[in-house]
Amino acid sequence: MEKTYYAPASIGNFSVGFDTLGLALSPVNGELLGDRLAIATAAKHSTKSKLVVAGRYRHQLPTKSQDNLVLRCWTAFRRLVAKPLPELNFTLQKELPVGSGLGSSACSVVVTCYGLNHFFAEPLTTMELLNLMAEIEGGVSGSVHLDNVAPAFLGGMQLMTPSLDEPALKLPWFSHWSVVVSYPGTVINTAMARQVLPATIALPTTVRAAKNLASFVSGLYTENEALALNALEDTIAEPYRQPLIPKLASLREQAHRLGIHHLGISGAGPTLFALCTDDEQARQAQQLFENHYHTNADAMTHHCRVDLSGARLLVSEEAPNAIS
Ligand SMILES: Nc1ncnc2c1ncn2[C@@H]1O[C@H](COP(=O)(O)OP(=O)(O)OP(=O)(O)O)[C@@H](O)[C@H]1O
Ligand SMILES: N[C@@H](CCO)C(=O)O
Repeated sequence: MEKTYYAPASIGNFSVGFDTLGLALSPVNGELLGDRLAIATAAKHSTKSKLVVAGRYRHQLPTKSQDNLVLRCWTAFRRLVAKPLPELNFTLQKELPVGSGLGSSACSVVVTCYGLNHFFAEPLTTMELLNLMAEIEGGVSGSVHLDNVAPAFLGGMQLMTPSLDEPALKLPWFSHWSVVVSYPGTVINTAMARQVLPATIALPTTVRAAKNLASFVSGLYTENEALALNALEDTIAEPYRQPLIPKLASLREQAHRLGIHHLGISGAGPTLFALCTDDEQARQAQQLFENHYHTNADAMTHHCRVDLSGARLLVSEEAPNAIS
């Protein structure tokens, strides 16, 4: 028997919160936009766990199974739990493009760690799980940042905090807001996109970024939509990453002409997102991206609302396998 788990795609940074904000995504048409992972106990005398990869973006993953984040998470999980665990069979449905800006590696890390913890009747606390996910994801992208892991795991719009006890907290969200995300089909490696950033940021820029983030968060809490919308500006990463996304300026200009409030870089890119306050804006944004941003068959554009659930069990056929 097997259990199938899911973790949603996410928008890291959300323009105004570099490494500090992350939004989990759920397509409005009811489809899933994220990775699915089936976990089953291997045959009794199996000596090693096995991974099968399927899905639209399986061709973008490492050819060696042991390099896949699913098995890297399994190794780290069993080391942390430090109790005898059976070998497992995994099937990863890879539906998020690698190096996309949609939190693809975080999605695989979250769905695997969450799934393993559920499969073995929760030997790790939520905090232990979050720290494990952050450590593994950080190893991939070059530095620990929770702005994809936290929303993929916990759902909603997540604000990262300096607190060790509560490193992320769910923010309010305007229920009529939606985002159209568009992946062009090209790749930007997150570690590389972090290397183009300067080691220090000028004081005026830092002050402006603080004002923007504080205003955005205040606008969400006080339901002051204009305050939140007017704060959406990326003064930290975009000035250095725009050369990696040459079409950004022209697409933003066309989006503003269509009355779309904000167009920003999703995470480290190349995915872009358009923040929409009604369905007509979303329709226009979808058309703009599909006509002017898609570059190959890997490209995709989705109209999404916030995914409030985060990582979850999709299919279960028996009680969790408690560790003896
Ligand atoms: N299951 C997996 N899903 C995604 N990436 C994986 C997986 N297993 C191994 N990898 C490797 O992890 C690295 C992820 O790199 P990177 O962080 O740039 O991509 P990403 O997390 O997909 O980016 P983004 O967060 O912008 O979507 C790639 O080299 C990829 O080959
Ligand atoms: N916040 C990180 C990754 C987000 O996906 C960055 O911008 O490098």
